[in-house]
Amino acid sequence: MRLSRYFLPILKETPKEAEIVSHRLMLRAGMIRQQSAGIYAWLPLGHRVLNKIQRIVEEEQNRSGAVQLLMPTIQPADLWRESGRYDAYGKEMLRIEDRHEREMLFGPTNEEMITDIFRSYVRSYKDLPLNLYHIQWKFRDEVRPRFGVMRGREFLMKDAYSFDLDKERSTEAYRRMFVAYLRTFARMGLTAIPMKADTGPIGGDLSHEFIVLASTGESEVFLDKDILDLPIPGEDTDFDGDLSGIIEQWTTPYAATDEMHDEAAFGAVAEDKKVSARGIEVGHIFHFGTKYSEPMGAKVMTAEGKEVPVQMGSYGIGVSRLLGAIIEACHDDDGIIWPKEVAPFHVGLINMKAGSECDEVCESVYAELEKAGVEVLYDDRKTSAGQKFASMDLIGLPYQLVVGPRGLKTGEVEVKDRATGDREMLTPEAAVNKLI
Ligand SMILES: Nc1ncnc2c1ncn2[C@@H]1O[C@H](COS(=O)(=O)NC(=O)[C@@H](N)CS)[C@@H](O)[C@H]1O
Repeated sequence: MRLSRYFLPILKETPKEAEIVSHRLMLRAGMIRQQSAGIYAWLPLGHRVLNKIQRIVEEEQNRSGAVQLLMPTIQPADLWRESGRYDAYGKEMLRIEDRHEREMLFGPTNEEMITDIFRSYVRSYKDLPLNLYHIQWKFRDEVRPRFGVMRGREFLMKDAYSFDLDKERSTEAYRRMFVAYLRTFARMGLTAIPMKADTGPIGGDLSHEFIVLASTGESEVFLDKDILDLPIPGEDTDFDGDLSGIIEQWTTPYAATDEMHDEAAFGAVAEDKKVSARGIEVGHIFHFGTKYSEPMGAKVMTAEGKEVPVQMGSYGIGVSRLLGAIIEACHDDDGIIWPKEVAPFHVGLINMKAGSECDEVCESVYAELEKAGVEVLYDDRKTSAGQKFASMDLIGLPYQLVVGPRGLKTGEVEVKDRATGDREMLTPEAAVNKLI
């Protein structure tokens, strides 16, 4: 992509309303623009990252056996009356009336709607287990939206819903999602710790939050340091097999949010292993049995000919929140440092002197890299080299390939690794080969 033909409204100064670094950097790097409180336009650079995060989430949901669909954002109030949540949900729910004065709402979550879809088609235990998920915009009228996309009013969520015949099988569905979450966040370059959590308005009796440690996190957490060194389940994990060992491994070391913290149990952790920190909740999974299937009549016929309400769970990931969480975990004083898997582009190509002999080398390197499928953002603007370096460091692409008159005197260009700061002088060919 040539920067001269892109749309990247980088801000020079730090917006005063931004209180945390991820909010500041997303605004300055031209990734989002607030359209109203807690509601953002996703500008091209931010949208590219959002799509990459979404793809990783989809890949790991699919690997675990979940099936993707897409439900609407606008829901009929009647569905929420069936579950009894319409009034209970409170002021966070954006209630709408259509032209026929029908009561609607902008969905804050989809337990009722997915249960309605399920009950319309599934009648037999033979159709189970089933896990249906979508990635869809939600609206929650937060009384105090803040920290940019971290606590928005309109936000993108992956929400999955599992349907099983009995508690034991529903627990297996819960374990599949637990393992899928471990893989998902690790692939984004994050360390997200599963912690026993409160069930809140979603309900149920079993819940874990996945927390990314960050000093600006809203959650206060307590954990045994050993949990930070556990291995992430591999690509070859058998999701149809027994995952209880992995769950056991990840739920043995102490880890709890402040709502669930047990000072006595934490006392048993060796002093040098105790960590109390702040964290960002990037995912939250729940088992809530028949809380929705009972009142909404989502039942299946068992092998013995008995009708039973299905056992359910729901599993959320804050897809748009993850951009903020990743930046909180991956930045320095010069800007963002994107993990390779979610970076908007792989290489930032900097032409230090547009209109000089640098142009020709840039064009050939750009063509080579693009042909090899490397995503390049080529800063071909007629601005100063200093501005180009500052912008490239701010937007945080993993590599910079710098073409300058001095380097070209010895037939060399410079490759910089944004994360380590390492610089290397190479011939253009060697630089291209290094970056493919
Ligand atoms: N206001 C918000 N802004 C951005 N992300 C949010 C917001 N509220 C929740 N999230 C993200 O969405 C995830 C799931 O939200 S939740 O309320 O915990 N769970 C549910 O809604 C369940 N229906 C899971 S399917 C959270 O872990 C968090 O990462």
